[in-house]
Amino acid sequence: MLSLEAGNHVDRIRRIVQYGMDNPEVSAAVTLSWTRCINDYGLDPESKRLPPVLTQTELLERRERSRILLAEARQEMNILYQQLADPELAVVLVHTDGSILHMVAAASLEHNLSMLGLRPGAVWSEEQAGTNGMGTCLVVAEPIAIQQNDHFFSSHIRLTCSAVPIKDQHGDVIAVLDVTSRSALLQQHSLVLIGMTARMIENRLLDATCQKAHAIHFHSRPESIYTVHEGKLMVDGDGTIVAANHSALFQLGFASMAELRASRFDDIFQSSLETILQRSLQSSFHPVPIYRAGASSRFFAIAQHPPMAMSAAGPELHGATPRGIVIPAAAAPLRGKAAADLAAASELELGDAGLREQFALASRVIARRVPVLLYGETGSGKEVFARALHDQGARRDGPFVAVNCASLPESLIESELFGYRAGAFTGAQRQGRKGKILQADNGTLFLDEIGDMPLALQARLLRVLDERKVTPLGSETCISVELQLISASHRNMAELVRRGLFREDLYYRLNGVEVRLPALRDRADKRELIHSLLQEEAGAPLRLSPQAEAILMSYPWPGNLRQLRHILRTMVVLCDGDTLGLQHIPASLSEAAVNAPEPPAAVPAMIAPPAPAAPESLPADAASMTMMDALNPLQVTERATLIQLLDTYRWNISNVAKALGISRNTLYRKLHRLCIPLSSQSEQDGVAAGRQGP
Ligand SMILES: Nc1ncnc2c1ncn2[C@@H]1O[C@H](COP(=O)(O)OP(=O)(O)OP(=O)(O)O)[C@@H](O)[C@H]1O
Repeated sequence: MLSLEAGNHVDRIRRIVQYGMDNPEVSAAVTLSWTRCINDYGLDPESKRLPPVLTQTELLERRERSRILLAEARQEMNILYQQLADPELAVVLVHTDGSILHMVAAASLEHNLSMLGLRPGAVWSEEQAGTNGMGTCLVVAEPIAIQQNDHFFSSHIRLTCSAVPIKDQHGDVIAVLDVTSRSALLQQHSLVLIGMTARMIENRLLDATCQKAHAIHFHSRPESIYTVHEGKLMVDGDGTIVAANHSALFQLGFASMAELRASRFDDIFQSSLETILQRSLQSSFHPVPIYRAGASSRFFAIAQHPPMAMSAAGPELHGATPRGIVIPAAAAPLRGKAAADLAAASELELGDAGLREQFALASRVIARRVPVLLYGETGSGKEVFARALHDQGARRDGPFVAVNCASLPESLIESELFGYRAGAFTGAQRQGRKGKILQADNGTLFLDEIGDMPLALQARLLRVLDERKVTPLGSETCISVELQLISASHRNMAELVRRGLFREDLYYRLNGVEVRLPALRDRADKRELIHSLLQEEAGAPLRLSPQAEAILMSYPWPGNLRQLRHILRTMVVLCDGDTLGLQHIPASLSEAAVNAPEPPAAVPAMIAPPAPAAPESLPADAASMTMMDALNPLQVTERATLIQLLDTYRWNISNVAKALGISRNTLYRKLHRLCIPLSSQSEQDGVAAGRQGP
């Protein structure tokens, strides 16, 4: 016996199918689907049934056939799940026969979803399950949203689905990516996000399936390269187009994939494949302009050799999915928090959406051996971020070697980086020394504070990067080296180049892609970070009183995550009970938090924050003001917050260094770089030039 609601639903379907398609309540796509269900598949809307489920062997067999698809889709599905941030939904990957291959959902929802027939192996083809997002998308081969009452069977009318087809390089549908929610509020923008994820998966599949082809990434705007909007052509050594993505088709104005594939690279562009490969190498894989043949339209492009050819140099693809990034624990389907952990490599907290995007972008380009340049204030986690990239890259079994160019005396950087032969100079170790570059062979070299690299050594470093060979000091022998380079700076590198302090060619060589890490005060996940670091430091559940939390939330954190960790560590030591309160917060911190100006509004990570007005009391020293003009907005913000901290500690350098968790020397260097002058008197008594402690 049907409930009243179900009965009405059944009547409505029968009425609309019987009396024609022109019903404003229901879209044409849904009416057509209902008609197919009744007329073609002989389904009865009155029957109550769950979709059939494949046996375990059948499911394993489908998964095996879709192995590459699954490997490429899992991580993108996890990212999508986190972006949608709704515990009521499931992200689902569906085979062309309608069976669910993989699902990401909160563990707590799993049972309820299963009761509705949503589980791996369940067959949601339109023929089996009536009108629904997954099955109907497979039939229409277009993005579709199926809202609650649009479903054919009344058992599904609590669900809302948005589904997008995933196509191969021939334009054929090979799977459907679907988001199904128990809430009616699946937003319109979800369909856009799902579409972008599907494009991402298609791009990854191109890489994975065209291992022997050259990849040409292009777009009319250089910043769109390596994003979901890029055009991508896979080209054989002789210039034949092997495959392309939809953006390429659209940007180049081809009507079909077949038409595009019938063309050759030099029919499409004014340059030959060889020329564009050469120019990409010369520009250190920075986008170069390229013109459409027979037209004046200009694009920017990066051309790359096939990874199969590159892998001859070393075990490039060991442990990694072809061309793509390594997907940890990809064999075991993960859900909920575990799924979120999967994308959050090692200790990296990726609760901030901007940061998460940056991490995904950097992971992608690192898989292509493109160098990454990180920007971020002190303690914002540049090294932690670099390590996380290494840990999930193809070289994760190799070493991660970090060098801080600012903390090494200039005279030592050369031997530290390049190493030396036995007896190369007085004082050298007898057996010689392997430099950091060679130590990083087959792994990652992280060059922190790269802006402090002396000019003379910049030329040597550039040679190493170009030739992939190192000659240790005092030696005549070149040693080959293969490494991924990540560098970091909190200084404006472009400005250093403009002022002649950094080589332009090296800058472009390092800056394959630029990633800006947000300051702690701008992070959207600041509250969660405070709590997760607190639990880490305490090692056991420890509560934070609302007042203490309010102080920690409003403090500007000039020393970022490092400073936060140090302060929390101190608070944990001071606390005897099970709640951290105001009494455990250092007084200086509470005062600074109370007096803190409105922090600058959070900005997307790639956009530098607007420079806040300098506090009235900033040093008015004329020379430093001129130098201040050279500071970038990030540094201006850092400068203002550092001055605030100095105020809090009455300009006592030792105390400020301690609060930031850095050495006095590092702090002095930082003050110098940020044009915060200290007189010799102030160095003795901790008072800045022209300023008095309160
Ligand atoms: N994502 C994170 N999650 C938790 N803690 C973090 C994270 N990132 C950084 N930290 C903490 O902050 C400290 C400083 O991080 P890291 O050394 O990566 O910063 P940095 O930006 O490289 O600093 P600097 O510019 O001074 O070299 C780490 O030792 C760690 O305690």
